[in-house]
Amino acid sequence: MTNVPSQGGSARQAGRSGAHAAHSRQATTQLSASLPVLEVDDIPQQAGTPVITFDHVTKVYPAQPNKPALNDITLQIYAGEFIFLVGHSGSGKSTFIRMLIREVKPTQGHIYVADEDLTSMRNWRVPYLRRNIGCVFQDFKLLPNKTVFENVAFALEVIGKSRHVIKTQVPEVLRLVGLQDKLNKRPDQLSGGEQQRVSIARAIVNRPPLLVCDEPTGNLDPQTSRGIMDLLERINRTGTTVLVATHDREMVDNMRRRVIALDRGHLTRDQDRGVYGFDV
Ligand SMILES: Nc1ncnc2c1ncn2[C@@H]1O[C@H](COP(=O)(O)OP(=O)(O)OP(=O)(O)O)[C@@H](O)[C@H]1O
Repeated sequence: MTNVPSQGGSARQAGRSGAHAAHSRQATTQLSASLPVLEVDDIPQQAGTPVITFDHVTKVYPAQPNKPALNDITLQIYAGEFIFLVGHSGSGKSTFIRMLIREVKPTQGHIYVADEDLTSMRNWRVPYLRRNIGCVFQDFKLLPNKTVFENVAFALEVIGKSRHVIKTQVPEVLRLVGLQDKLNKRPDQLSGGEQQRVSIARAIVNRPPLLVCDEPTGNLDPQTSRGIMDLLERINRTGTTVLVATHDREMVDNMRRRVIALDRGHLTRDQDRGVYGFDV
């Protein structure tokens, strides 16, 4: 068996198609206004307007003109969801994420984030889009000569936050990720799991409504990975929408969250409380 059938997918797409038609530009402001606070409470999942809409999105890289990296993808993601993006190597997961942060543009179709069409978004607006999307990567991407505090503070400095905000929010977020005792350590003095916690803290310190993680546990052992996923679940419970691209079968099968599966650029499954579902 290569895939679990896609009952969940068609139901989702049929029920929610056309939802972005009612969007207005005003919603970008609403997105910023509704930033979640960093309190770990059980907040029920929200429905309503999608945070992300892929509308018949195809991406063809010039180097591979006959092999679309993504092929006619249509889906919606709603505020407060926790989603796994799964698929074999080369199935298009990173391309999906890179398009969300407007690192690459679709060849065809439209992507809306909080009602703003990324296809027609002016370049000067891209940094504002990225303020609303926290990103976590497999290789942490920490600044090696800065301390834990400075790495996280830097994310606020570059968007012009005041010293007062930095002094308040950085320790708060480092407490949330369990690193309150490591503020003055440099990355090379931390374990892999701790470094990933720093990168998660950096991604959420500005309280973005959306957190996107590309293989966040790819470099970590199973127990440390579990801790990172627990943290991502806690962040999700604050109301943050969390999207995780992963190869971690055990994690996906244990957590039973929405699963979006890609196979050679095609959306093959979109399943609530899904499983990993590919043969290794
Ligand atoms: N910059 C690029 N130029 C040309 N082709 C690319 C580029 N980036 C990705 N591709 C191709 O697009 C397809 C999808 O790649 P992508 O990196 O999105 O997959 P992935 O699922 O993230 O893979 P992995 O799990 O290995 O990270 C692959 O065939 C890949 O070779």
